[in-house]
Amino acid sequence: MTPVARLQAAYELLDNISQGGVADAAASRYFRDRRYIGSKDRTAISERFYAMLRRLARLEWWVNVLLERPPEAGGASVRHLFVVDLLLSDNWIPEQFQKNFDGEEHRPHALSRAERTLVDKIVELRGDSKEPLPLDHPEMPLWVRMEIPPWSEAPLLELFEGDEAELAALNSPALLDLRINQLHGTRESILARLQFEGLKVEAGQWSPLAIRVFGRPALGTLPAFKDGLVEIQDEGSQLVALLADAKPGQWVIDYCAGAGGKTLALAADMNNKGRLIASDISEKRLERAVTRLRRAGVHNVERRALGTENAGWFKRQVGKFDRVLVDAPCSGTGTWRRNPDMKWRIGPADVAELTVKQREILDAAAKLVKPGGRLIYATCSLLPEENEGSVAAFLETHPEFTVKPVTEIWAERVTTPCPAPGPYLRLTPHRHGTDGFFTAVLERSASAAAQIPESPELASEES
Ligand SMILES: C[S@@+](CC[C@H](N)C(=O)[O-])C[C@H]1O[C@@H](n2cnc3c(N)ncnc32)[C@H](O)[C@@H]1O
Repeated sequence: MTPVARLQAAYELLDNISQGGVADAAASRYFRDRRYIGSKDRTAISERFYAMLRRLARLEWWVNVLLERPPEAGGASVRHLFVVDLLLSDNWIPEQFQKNFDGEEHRPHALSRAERTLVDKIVELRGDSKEPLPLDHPEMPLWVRMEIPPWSEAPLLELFEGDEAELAALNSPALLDLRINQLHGTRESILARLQFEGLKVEAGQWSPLAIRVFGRPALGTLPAFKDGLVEIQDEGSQLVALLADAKPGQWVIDYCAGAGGKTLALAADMNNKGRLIASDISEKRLERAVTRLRRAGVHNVERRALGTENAGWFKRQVGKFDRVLVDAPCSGTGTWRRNPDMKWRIGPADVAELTVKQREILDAAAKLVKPGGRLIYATCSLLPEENEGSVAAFLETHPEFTVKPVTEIWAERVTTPCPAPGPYLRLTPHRHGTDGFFTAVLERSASAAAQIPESPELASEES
């Protein structure tokens, strides 16, 4: 492909998701429908597409200012963003637009009058300088500069005590982390194997199971990956699973298991011994865990979708589990760096709805915990209302549970220096280099008899 055809493809992808589509899904569909696009072109197009997603608010601000609209009005056309991106990020000059924007196959169509205005105004602002104009402008409000939704600026700034570096980290690309599968070796042996297979890797900083990978290797084709020695899992997610402190022989349920990211880690911690249930409201998501479990050599996992089919089964499990992990549906604030499109699809009303759901799920899942057992609540959100807020609401109505400080479990289970003062764990991309995660461990009193609920399963729609 020519460079301009790649740029046009990235623009088309951005246009595809402008009505609310999801970036990852749109990119997969785009390339599936165009199998003629080779791997180098695919990489270049994806990189450009995701880079544009990371500067969307700033590009929109520029378009509005240049077209003399209110700068924070939103609503800029994707083509306008594309044109301004070429001017600011690639320092394009008018001749390049004339040469490349001609509407021929795989090339952008000619500039409209408004687009020519954008070009002229940027050229005027550049003056005699050959340098590109900086994308950031001192008059941009903080949320625009930081590429976060306006509603999230106040709660995040308060949480991070005004530290803008924390906000900036929410828009920086994430590195690739692997979790070693203890069923197949130690971190040292697996690190050596990965190096032998040509990867640039190093041990992770916090999780004793983590390996950080540099570059963008095709993991799917790597023998170590195919043999189940490693699983792709952010270091923060690994730490959540470790804090669940699942042990061989225990009864453990991963209540919101999804495609089994944490189930796999729990199974390895249990050394395939004991009973491990993966449940979720979505049967489809649970299905996606099957191949991963098989590849990892895990065989103590039972999948149970929440719903009428398993309602009787869940009723019979009340008060039986040593560990109940609730990795709750949430705003995903902590993973915005991975999904730069996600933040623009979520608003305060969604967050409020999610907190209600989190509290309902906690209520239902708590019934499964046996006396002396633990309920582990985790989210990949940074927002206090989804974290401390949901835990406080739960504790108010469940006096039989007390908080077990994560520092205690960490000292025994994780062993690296604990980055949190406790009682909860909050990880952030800036401070810890992980996705943002929150974990609280709640222990049921050993003497409290388990309540018998009318119906322990939840049938609310999935998020
Ligand atoms: C954060 S994701 C889980 C990710 C997964 N634990 C992992 O590590 O890969 C949250 C999950 O909660 C599930 N969920 C949504 N509503 C639920 C409910 N009422 N009960 C149980 N699970 C629910 C969603 O289907 C989703 O898979």
